[in-house]
Amino acid sequence: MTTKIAIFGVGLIGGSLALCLKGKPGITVVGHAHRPESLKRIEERGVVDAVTLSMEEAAADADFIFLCVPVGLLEDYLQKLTELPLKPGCIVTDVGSTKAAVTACAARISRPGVHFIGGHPMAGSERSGVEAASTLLFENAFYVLTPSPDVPEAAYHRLEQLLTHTKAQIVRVDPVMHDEIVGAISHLPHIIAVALVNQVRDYNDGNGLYRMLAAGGFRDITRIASSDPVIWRDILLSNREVLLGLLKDWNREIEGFISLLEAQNGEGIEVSFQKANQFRSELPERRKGAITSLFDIYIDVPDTPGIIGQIATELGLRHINLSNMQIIESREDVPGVLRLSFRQEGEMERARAHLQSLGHTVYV
Ligand SMILES: NC(=O)C1=CN([C@@H]2O[C@H](COP(=O)(O)OP(=O)(O)OC[C@H]3O[C@@H](n4cnc5c(N)ncnc54)[C@H](O)[C@@H]3O)[C@@H](O)[C@H]2O)C=CC1
Ligand SMILES: O=C(O)C(=O)Cc1ccc(O)cc1
Repeated sequence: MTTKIAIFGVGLIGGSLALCLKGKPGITVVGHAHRPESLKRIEERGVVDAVTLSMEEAAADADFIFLCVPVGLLEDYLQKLTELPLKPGCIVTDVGSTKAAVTACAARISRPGVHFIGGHPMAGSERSGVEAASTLLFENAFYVLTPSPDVPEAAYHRLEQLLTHTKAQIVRVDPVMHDEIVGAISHLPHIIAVALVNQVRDYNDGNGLYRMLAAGGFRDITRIASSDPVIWRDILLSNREVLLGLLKDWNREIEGFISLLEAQNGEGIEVSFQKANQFRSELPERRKGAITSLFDIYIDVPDTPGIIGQIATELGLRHINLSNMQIIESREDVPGVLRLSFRQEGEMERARAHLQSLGHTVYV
C-alpha cells in the first residue's frame, strides 16, 4: 500500500518537503501547480513523482495534503479542499509562517474524518521558488506543529512520523503563542532589516558612498531583506496585531537609546550593551533557528593573482556549494583573509577538509 502525499505550492518549502519524501519506501509525491509555467518548472526540477494543474486530481486519495502557498492564500486553499472528495482519515497540514489564523479557519470549516494540523518548518532562506529547494533545508531545524485539542493523537503521530524524513526536530506549540514568539524572533527582525536597508538607500540617493561601503557586515545582517515581498507581505498582514505590539515595544527600545545619547549617559549605554551581551551568550548554540545562519570558514590567502578564482574553482569541481565569499583583509603588505560561507554544515566541513588537503590554513 502506498502513502500518497499531495503538495500544493511546490516552491522553496513545498519543493524541499517533496525532495525529503520522494523516493522513500511506499511514498508517492504529487505536486499541484496553479499555472502551466509553474508546472513546467516543477517537472524540470524533478522534485515530485507527478505534477498536475487539477486540485481534485492532486487531492484525490491523498493520505497527507501539504499546503505550501503564501500565507494569504491558505484559507482559500482550505476552503477549496472542503469542496473536494478527500480520503477518510486524510491529514491536511500547512507550512505557513503564522499559525493562529489558519488554525482558526480550519476549525471553522472542519469536517468529520479530515484532520487539520498546522505546521511551520522553521528553516528557509531569502530565496524562493522550486529552483532553491533542497533536501537538506530542514535538517536539524525546529518544525513546529500546532494541533487543536480535538485532533486525535493517532493523527498527530502519523504526521510526526512522516516528518522524520525531514530530519527536523518536531515541537508542539499553541498557535497563538507560536505567532507571538515567531513575531518577535523572525517577523520583527525582518521589518527591522527592511527598514534599515531603506534608510540607507535613502541616504545613498544623496551620496553613493553609502552603498559602496555597505559591503560585508551590513550585507550580512540585512540578508533577510532580500526575501520574497509577497511571502513577507502576507506574513506581516497575518500577524498584524502581534506585530503592532512588538513595534511599539521596539519604538520604546529606540527611544531609550535616544534618551541615553541625548543625556550622554555612557554608563547607561554600557549597561544596555552588557544586558544584551549576557542574554545573547545564553542563546542556544544550535545553528538552525528561525533565521538561518550561514556556516563560515576563514582562510589566509597569499597576495597572488587569481588565488580567489582558484579556490572557488576547486570547490566547484567537488560540487561544494559556496553561498558567499568575501575578502576581509586585503592590503599589499599583509596576506588577505577570505571568508567562505556555506548554507549547510556538511558543505562547510567538506570545503574545510579539501582546502586543508591543498595546504591552506583554515579557521572556523
Ligand atoms: N521562505 C521561507 O524561508 C519559509 C517560508 N515558509 C512559508 O512557506 C510558504 C511558502 O513559502 P516559500 O516556499 O518560501 O514560497 P515560494 O514562492 O517559493 O513558493 C510558493 C508556492 O506557492 C505557489 N502558489 C500557488 N498559488 C499561488 C498564487 N495564487 N500566487 C502565488 N503563488 C502561488 C507558487 O507557485 C509557489 O510554488 C509560505 O506560507 C511561507 O510563509 C515557512 C518557512 C520558511
Ligand atoms: O532566510 C532566513 O533566514 C529566514 O528567515 C527564513 C525563514 C523565513 C520564514 C520563516 O517562517 C522561517 C524562516
